[in-house]
Amino acid sequence: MPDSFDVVVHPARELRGTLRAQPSKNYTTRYLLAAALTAGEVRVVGVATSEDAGAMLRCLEAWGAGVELIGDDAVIRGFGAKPHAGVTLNPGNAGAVARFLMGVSVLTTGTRFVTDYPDSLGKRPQGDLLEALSRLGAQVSSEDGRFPIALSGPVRGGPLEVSAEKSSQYASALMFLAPLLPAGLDLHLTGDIKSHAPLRQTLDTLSAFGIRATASSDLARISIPGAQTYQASRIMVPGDYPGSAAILAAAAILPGEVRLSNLRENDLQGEREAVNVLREMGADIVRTGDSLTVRGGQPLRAVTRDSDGFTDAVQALTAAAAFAEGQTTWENVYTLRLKECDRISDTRRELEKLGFTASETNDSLSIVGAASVAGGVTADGHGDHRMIMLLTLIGLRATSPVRITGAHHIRKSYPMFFRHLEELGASFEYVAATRD
Ligand SMILES: O=C(O)C1=C[C@@H](OP(=O)(O)O)[C@@H](O)[C@H](O)C1
Ligand SMILES: C=C(OP(=O)(O)O)C(=O)O
Repeated sequence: MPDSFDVVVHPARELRGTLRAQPSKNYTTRYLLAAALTAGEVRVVGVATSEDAGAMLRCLEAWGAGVELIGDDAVIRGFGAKPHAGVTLNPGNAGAVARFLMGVSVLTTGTRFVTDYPDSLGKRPQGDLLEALSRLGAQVSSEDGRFPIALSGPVRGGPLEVSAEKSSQYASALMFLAPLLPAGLDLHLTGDIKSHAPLRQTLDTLSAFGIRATASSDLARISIPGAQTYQASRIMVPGDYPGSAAILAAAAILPGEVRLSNLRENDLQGEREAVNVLREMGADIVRTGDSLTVRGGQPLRAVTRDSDGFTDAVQALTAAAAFAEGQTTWENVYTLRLKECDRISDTRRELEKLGFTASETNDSLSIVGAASVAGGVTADGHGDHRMIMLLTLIGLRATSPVRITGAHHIRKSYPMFFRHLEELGASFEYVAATRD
């Protein structure tokens, strides 16, 4: 595959075969960071190979961590509470990576953050996290709450409010920082807390690294004592539900049979709910242990769901909704506007371009399903991996091929996406990119 490419998606008659789900994006970023915050050596088993994982590894190395890739594992030699000062970090287009590192950066007496994605990560809001760090006593400079950003500690910790209305990643960032501060953090998450699931994944990660923390059931209060040490020797990354949601949705909208392994049932990833949403739509999905088998091509019906619990699967599920009978609405998804693109307005526009009836409100996205779609158009991937997944799935069910611009951005979270679909029988052409 060329470095940058558009993809031409050919209609598929069926999808058939067995795949192993790729390693989780959200657990890879968390485990790599926590490993670097130990004062020892941690083997993170089966790490993601996505650009976001690469961005985390690059930044941790620049801060002084030892990074050795052995087969599918990363062996990290940590810097404990002492990342190097005076380093410039470039987290690429990785929101969670950027925010987690910003939180931890106040352990240093100066870290700069730049991004080579000024039109994507560069536009995403960081102000709520920067304000919280500033109230904690950190020196902060930014371009109106956006990149480039400079942060400097030291800080002591104590009680701290942080808004969790636009992203859970701000609170997660402070949770990674807290145990290494002399006074820890008593966090009060303010506003209508969004994305509870990733917050629980952060608590889960802290616990796996021996960190004590207590949280109220609604997660509004999270208390993490200071002067603790991160500790672990070996930790295994589970399978990825957000990316797998796209494979499950693809398998549901086409005839055939697809089995996807490495998806544990009791997992904290909110996008696990995609399985239930697809079932509610009428998909035939059977679980056996860590494997899910989809018998595709069943008639699907529309649903209306509060989708804040599984935002990273909304694009994939929109592909299923596109072929379901009736109007599907994803409610309570304002935060989708603050991702790699505006996943409400930009998605609505691409769906309309493809011939669907779609609509939006400030915090919801609706689509009316169709029995068939003509294709034969070029759709804009918006530099967004999850938009590319959605458009690909629609292309597989279209009558004529669909071209997706800038399809290489799939590598942000799911570098093997097209290969995996090819293994199931799909056919793609990779052509010179018409956008960055
Ligand atoms: O903590 C994390 O790893 C993530 C949290 C979520 O973001 P928000 O909390 O900004 O919705 C999610 O969409 C993102 O892909 C990863
Ligand atoms: C929004 C996403 O990631 P991030 O916020 O980490 O950039 C995503 O994976 O869909």
